[in-house]
Amino acid sequence: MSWALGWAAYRMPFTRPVATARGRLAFRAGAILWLAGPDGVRGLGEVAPLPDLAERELGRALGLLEELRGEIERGEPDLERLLAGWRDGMPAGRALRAALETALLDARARQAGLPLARWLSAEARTAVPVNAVVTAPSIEAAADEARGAVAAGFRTVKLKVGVAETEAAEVERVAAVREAIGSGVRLRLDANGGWTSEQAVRLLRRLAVYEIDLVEQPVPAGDLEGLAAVRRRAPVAVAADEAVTGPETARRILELEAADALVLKLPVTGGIASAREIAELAVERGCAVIVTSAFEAGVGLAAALHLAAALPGLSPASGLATAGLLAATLTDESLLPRRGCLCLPAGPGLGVSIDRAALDRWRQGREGR
Ligand SMILES: O=C(O)CCC(=O)c1ccccc1C(=O)O
Ligand SMILES: [Mg+2]
Repeated sequence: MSWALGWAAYRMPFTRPVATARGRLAFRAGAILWLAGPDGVRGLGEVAPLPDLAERELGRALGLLEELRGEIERGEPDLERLLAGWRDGMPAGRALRAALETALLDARARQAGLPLARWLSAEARTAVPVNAVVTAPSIEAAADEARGAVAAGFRTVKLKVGVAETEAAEVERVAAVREAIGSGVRLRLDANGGWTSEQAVRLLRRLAVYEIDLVEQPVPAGDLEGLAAVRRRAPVAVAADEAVTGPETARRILELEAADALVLKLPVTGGIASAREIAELAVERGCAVIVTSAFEAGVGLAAALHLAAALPGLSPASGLATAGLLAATLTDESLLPRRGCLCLPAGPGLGVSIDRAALDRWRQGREGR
């Protein structure tokens, strides 16, 4: 007997304005994918290219999926072979690879009767500490959001930067957030590639007094030399995020000593196996790893949560407190954090099931069967 494959694309609004250095995000586009194996076992995955490119890259990923359907339905998909050539080069290929791999792993862990994290590692945790993400553009609203996060029990707050009109306003916004959260809470910044290397060094020298834990992707993803320069010259730890597109780029970043931490996003690394390989490389070199969502719905978010729970010695908070940012998770599980921690769902595999009514509500355009 053969495998069956289906998917449904979705498009839904964010619940509050998400301001990033790459512009304002209003909608999240992606697709939920399901695989059914010969013995009745099923697995879920999510195709969720980074939100600012999602609509275009999703179309590409689903086009590729359409082409691969016949081959996938003939037997257990050999991901390496199916996506050869797409694996590292194309954002759509990596996002699709992550989705197919997630569905296969979900199916296997369900068959074994274990939560995916536990199936991946005997030492897996059952909950992970997570950071709040502050996305409000204005100074006052950002400070309010940060204050609310601390009141809700978060011990790490991440602020999107590269958002203000001037450098003075940027500094004022960070100062206001530090003031709002007090001195005991960790503060992370994320510039989403919005600064030049010179600008990042200049700003970070001014921002260091606000006790910044680290800054994610201060310069564009392609500028690894610039990233290394920021790390050498600025008094703030640096994390590579959008730059971490697979073990090859991770190796280059580590060789250049360009980062103190690597951020792992499943649609960017191309899935869990690749993310774990990167984590191993990083830890060997004394570089931290941080697992975050890419603002996926519940299936992709659960996959990232299982990865985070399975990684040994992951210490910084994970960027997984994002379920509430989207109109729906499309799953029966809410995946909302409590007191700064996110618990793994209890069931086997990913531990999530599709909320049919929600999927019908947000379903959009292309679908496969
Ligand atoms: O890290 C977090 O707390 C949330 C995830 C996040 O910020 C994010 C979500 C989608 C795309 C990019 C990013 C990012 O970290 O840059
Ligand atoms: Mg980031």
